[in-house]
Amino acid sequence: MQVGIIGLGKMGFNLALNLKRNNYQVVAQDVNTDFVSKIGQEGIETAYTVEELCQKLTDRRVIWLMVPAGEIVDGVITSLLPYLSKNDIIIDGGNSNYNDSKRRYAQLKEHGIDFLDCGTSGGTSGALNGACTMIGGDADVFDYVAGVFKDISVENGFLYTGAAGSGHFTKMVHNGIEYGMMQSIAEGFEVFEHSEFDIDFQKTAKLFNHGSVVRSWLMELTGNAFSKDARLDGIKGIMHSSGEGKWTLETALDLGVPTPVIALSIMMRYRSQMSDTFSGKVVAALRNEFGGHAVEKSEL
Ligand SMILES: NC(=O)c1ccc[n+]([C@@H]2O[C@H](COP(=O)([O-])OP(=O)(O)OC[C@H]3O[C@@H](n4cnc5c(N)ncnc54)[C@H](O)[C@@H]3O)[C@@H](O)[C@H]2O)c1
Ligand SMILES: O=C(O)[C@H](O)[C@@H](O)[C@H](O)[C@H](O)COP(=O)(O)O
Repeated sequence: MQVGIIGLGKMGFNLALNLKRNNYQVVAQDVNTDFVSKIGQEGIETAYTVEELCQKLTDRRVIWLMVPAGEIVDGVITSLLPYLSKNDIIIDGGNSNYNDSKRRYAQLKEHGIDFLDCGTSGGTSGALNGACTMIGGDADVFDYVAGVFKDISVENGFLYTGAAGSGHFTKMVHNGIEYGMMQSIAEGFEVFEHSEFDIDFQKTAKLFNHGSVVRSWLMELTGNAFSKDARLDGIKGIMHSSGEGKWTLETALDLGVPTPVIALSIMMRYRSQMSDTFSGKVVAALRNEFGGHAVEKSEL
């Protein structure tokens, strides 16, 4: 079976190799021509434009998008449309907002193009060696390409989640959970860091992965990070985010569902991007106003 893949960054490149290893005839395209040449060196058929990609794929085309979420996905879909035929299938494997996926499903339906939204988890190693995929869209379209999801995922690592949007919705909530779990692990190690004991972080993370309640891949990655840099002195504690945690919180608020841990995890990420806070200044000033409590002066 042929699979076209658009977007050969951290995820798409590895996914293309995964597909090739599973005997798919992959045709790969990216706006970054260096990535296209590089994937070509791996023995994968390349395309430098979406037109060329579509020409190299026979009907019923299956095209997997692995590009940054947002307007880029809409741009790629628009650019593909003139070269597609009825019942071709577009799979968006990126971290798109599920509301965008519902909209794209409906828009593509009008053109007779099938659309599946696929939440893809497992990071870059998952993309290469076996991912976890959660897929929304029409059941018959899913059935047509179910083998692809089965082959690129770990054993039992793919699920048809239902109506259009539900794949990305499931991935969004997964990432909300991810935020909370990571924040919790981080806070535990911060307590260790400030304690009277000389805790070996790497050994402790490794220990926690042997029989403890909190054993997990994230704990394994925690151990890996400490094995490279025992106290993470080489990096700053600035935490960026791509949007999925925020969308989880927004959705929970719309549904009236309390998600305090996920909410605070997001707040901590935003806070980490500030060296000082205006709210801190206001509270310090107020304590000084009502109680004469000392404030720390900043350099003007
Ligand atoms: N990195 C991860 O661990 C991870 C895991 C799961 C899902 N995702 C999601 O997968 C998607 C891709 O992530 P990534 O980490 O590979 O990003 P990336 O930035 O490494 O790669 C994106 C690629 O898309 C290409 N691209 C951008 N615009 C394009 C266009 N118009 N046409 C063709 N190619 C275009 C870029 O050149 C780049 O090579 C994102 O939605 C991301 O959120 C990432
Ligand atoms: O399941 C996964 O493989 C990850 O969740 C993956 O999707 C990615 O690493 C996130 O995009 C990071 O999200 P933030 O940038 O929001 O932390």
